[in-house]
Amino acid sequence: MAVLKDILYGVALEQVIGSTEVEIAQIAFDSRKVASQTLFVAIKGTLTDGHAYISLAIEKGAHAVVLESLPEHVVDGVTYLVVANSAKALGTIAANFYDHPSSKLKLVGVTGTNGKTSVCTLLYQLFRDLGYKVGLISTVENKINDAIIPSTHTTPDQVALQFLINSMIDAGCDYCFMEVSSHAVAQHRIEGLNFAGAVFTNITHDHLDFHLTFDNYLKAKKTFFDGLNKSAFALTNIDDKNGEVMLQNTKAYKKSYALKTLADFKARVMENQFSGLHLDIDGHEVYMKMVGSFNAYNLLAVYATAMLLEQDKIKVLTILSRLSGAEGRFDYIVAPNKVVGIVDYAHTPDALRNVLSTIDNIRNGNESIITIIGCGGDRDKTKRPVMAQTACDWSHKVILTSDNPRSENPEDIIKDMQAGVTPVNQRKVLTIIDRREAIKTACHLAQPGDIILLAGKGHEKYQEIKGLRTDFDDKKILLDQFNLLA
Ligand SMILES: CC(=O)N[C@H]1[C@@H](OP(=O)(O)OP(=O)(O)OC[C@H]2O[C@@H](n3ccc(=O)[nH]c3=O)[C@H](O)[C@@H]2O)O[C@H](CO)[C@@H](O)[C@@H]1O[C@H](C)C(=O)N[C@@H](C)C(=O)N[C@H](CCC(=O)O)C(=O)O
Ligand SMILES: Nc1ncnc2c1ncn2[C@@H]1O[C@H](COP(=O)(O)OP(=O)(O)OP(=O)(O)O)[C@@H](O)[C@H]1O
Ligand SMILES: N[C@H](CCC[C@H](N)C(=O)O)C(=O)O
Ligand SMILES: [Mg+2]
Repeated sequence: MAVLKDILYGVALEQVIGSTEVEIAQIAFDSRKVASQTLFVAIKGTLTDGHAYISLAIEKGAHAVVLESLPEHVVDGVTYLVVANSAKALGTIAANFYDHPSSKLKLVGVTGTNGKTSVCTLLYQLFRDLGYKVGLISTVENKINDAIIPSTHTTPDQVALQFLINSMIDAGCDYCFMEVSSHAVAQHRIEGLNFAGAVFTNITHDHLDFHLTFDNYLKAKKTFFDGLNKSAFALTNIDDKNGEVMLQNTKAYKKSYALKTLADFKARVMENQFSGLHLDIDGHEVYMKMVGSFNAYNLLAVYATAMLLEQDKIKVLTILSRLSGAEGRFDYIVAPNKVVGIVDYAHTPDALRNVLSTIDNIRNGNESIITIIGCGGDRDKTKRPVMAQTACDWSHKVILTSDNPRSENPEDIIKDMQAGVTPVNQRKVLTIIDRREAIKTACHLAQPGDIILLAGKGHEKYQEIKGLRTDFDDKKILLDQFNLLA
């Protein structure tokens, strides 16, 4: 419970109608979640406009409303607060309501097209093993120490974020590692958070359905860095051609990491095998359990973050060497007949290329790579042909299938993917709409030693078709098929 005027600190109010002395029990930006004594925040969304639900919110008990434009008729007894940007104001108000929990621990945000979950999960695991109480906010799951809170978004909304971090404070957490998606930055979900540090992994093609241009997508990531304060660190991957851009206008102190160029934190891949990476990090040789040079970047980013958070170098490297990272990222299994299966969350062209080039680099030579791949419905359509082409470029056989078609027709998505299959590559490609059947077929086609890459769904436990989610687990289905091969 709070008094309205106390949670408006830092909000630029353009107009106020009514009293700011009223008690507020909760904040909601969805009319369906309004109860009595609610402050309703009307947000212009991508599908609809929260301003259309103001009367409904008031009927349900909202007695104060944050909005960008006043309705024709105002209701007596209701307070109206006009602001320029309600989503932004919501972040500040939610932070005030929960008394700024992010300032009471060290919050580190990780942004980038790929690697956010991997880096945050490794940081969470590392800091737990170092003996700290830690929170994690990620695509796979949110965690408060060992308790799991299911995740609905990569980065939750303004209110959920403050609530979650506040629960971390109640549980005594010293650190929180969170993913910062570009959607979250553009929609002001991270407004009101106080970051101790920010990490940039990389930026490649994704989400152009939402951001429209690559430049806007880049700007969203940069906005996160621009908003840091001067006591925070800004850590960037300087091997990425846009890594430097992240540091251009930030007040935070600037640090870089790289495998190929000069940087504050350096690593070198000495060996890359299915059994793991042999790295030189900052002059120390370490054998890691994780596979692929993209994971060398992730491990280096984690190491650099731990150094910037003043942890002991040797302890950090020792713990990192035994970590295996997030669920569904290069998850490696071998069938009784020696067919190899890899479940990976690669759902962007760059991630797919990284995973396939890693597999190609470390396979013995004669084995075939069979890739099963689909593209999400209601998501960036321009990545579809590129992903199909990438799969063909690096595989001996490709099965195009479904990956959460959502409201779209699965055949149409596969048709978009087919546009990236050249006439020469057609002979490699099979189309099997049912993902389970696609997995079965790959298992029948594979010879001992062959490698099946099951890409795009990673940890996901569902398939969403026509808006309906049914249980679906790539790894479980693959394991069942492998056992049948025994
Ligand atoms: C495209 C997108 O990002 N949408 C997010 C956005 O919803 P929206 O803008 O579409 O909202 P809307 O449906 O237009 O509604 C506008 C407003 O009216 C309100 N409303 C609506 C209906 C009603 O009856 N009453 C009501 O009050 C809504 O609560 C909202 O405040 O804001 C909502 C609240 O924060 C999010 O739940 C929603 O995420 C949707 C479900 C989603 O799928 N988002 C994905 C794309 C996403 O955010 N992904 C990134 C990760 C991407 C990555 O890097 O891989 C993530 O951070 O998870
Ligand atoms: N540093 C990296 N560079 C490029 N590709 C990577 C990197 N780390 C992981 N990948 C690939 O990208 C996939 C997704 O990785 P991860 O889940 O860590 O990314 P993310 O940024 O959290 O993705 P999302 O935006 O969906 O939350 C992995 O399964 C792997 O194929
Ligand atoms: N965070 C990404 C995840 C994509 C995962 C893939 N399996 C899909 O459903 O497209 C998104 O929501 O676009
Ligand atoms: Mg993620």
